[in-house]
Amino acid sequence: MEYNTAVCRGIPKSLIEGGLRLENDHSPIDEALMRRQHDEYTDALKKCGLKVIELPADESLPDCVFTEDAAVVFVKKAVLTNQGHPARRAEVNEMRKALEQAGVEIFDMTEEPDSHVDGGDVLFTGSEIFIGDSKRSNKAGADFLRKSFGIPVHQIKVDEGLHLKSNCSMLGLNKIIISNDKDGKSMAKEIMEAAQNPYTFVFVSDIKASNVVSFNKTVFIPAGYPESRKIIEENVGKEIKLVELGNTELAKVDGCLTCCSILINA
Ligand SMILES: CN(C)C(=N)NCCC[C@H](N)C(=O)O
Ligand SMILES: [Zn+2]
Repeated sequence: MEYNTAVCRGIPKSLIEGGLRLENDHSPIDEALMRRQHDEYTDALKKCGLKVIELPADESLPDCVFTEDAAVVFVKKAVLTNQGHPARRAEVNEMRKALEQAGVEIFDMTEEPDSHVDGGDVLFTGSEIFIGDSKRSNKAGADFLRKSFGIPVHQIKVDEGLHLKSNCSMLGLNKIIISNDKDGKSMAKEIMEAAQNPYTFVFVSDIKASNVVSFNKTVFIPAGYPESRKIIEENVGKEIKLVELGNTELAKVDGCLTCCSILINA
């Protein structure tokens, strides 16, 4: 898919102690490395020709760097999400301003208190949406997306991971990269059963390598997974540029590469 703008956000110091973690693994975050890795990420977006809107960090919102969760954008429409975890719901306020500036039509899920979606649960294939039935996103949230966007939206069960896209993401047109563990295999089966289009699945052994950012003939992949990188190279066209990015520090609070941006055509 072609995009011209990315919406990112600064990292508050409060993420280090206050970032939500699925596991209570308390491996300490190296703040300098975390900030360097995030700068490399936003620089890479700019090098790919995207205008990067960098929203200000907010110390009262430790996870606000993960802009993907605060909105879902489909062509010129945006759903502002009512996130699953209460501590993250106010992230939508800054996001609303950015999307209003971008001139997209806004549907505000926060008006429906029982509907919940984190953008990390939303796999948009270009013609339909697969959304996690997860710790953070529910059926009412899926219904809101279907009503707002007017495209098919199918719920896919998420057991272990935080979000659907903790185990999969779009690698290219109708091509889904997915982890080859138990969860990834069951997600692939459910997606195939629900899909209205044929998709090819690229299975990788490293769960973290299943979350990539694919846009404008480029794919961002997480550094440190050479086997998965080889599989990705074998499954993308020669014209596709792979950009390896370090993500070790935000991964400690369950962040991955799609989390830190929303890609739009403003
Ligand atoms: C695809 N993924 C995983 C995401 N879009 N979001 C990651 C959010 C992590 C944050 N600490 C939290 O637990 O909300
Ligand atoms: Zn994520």
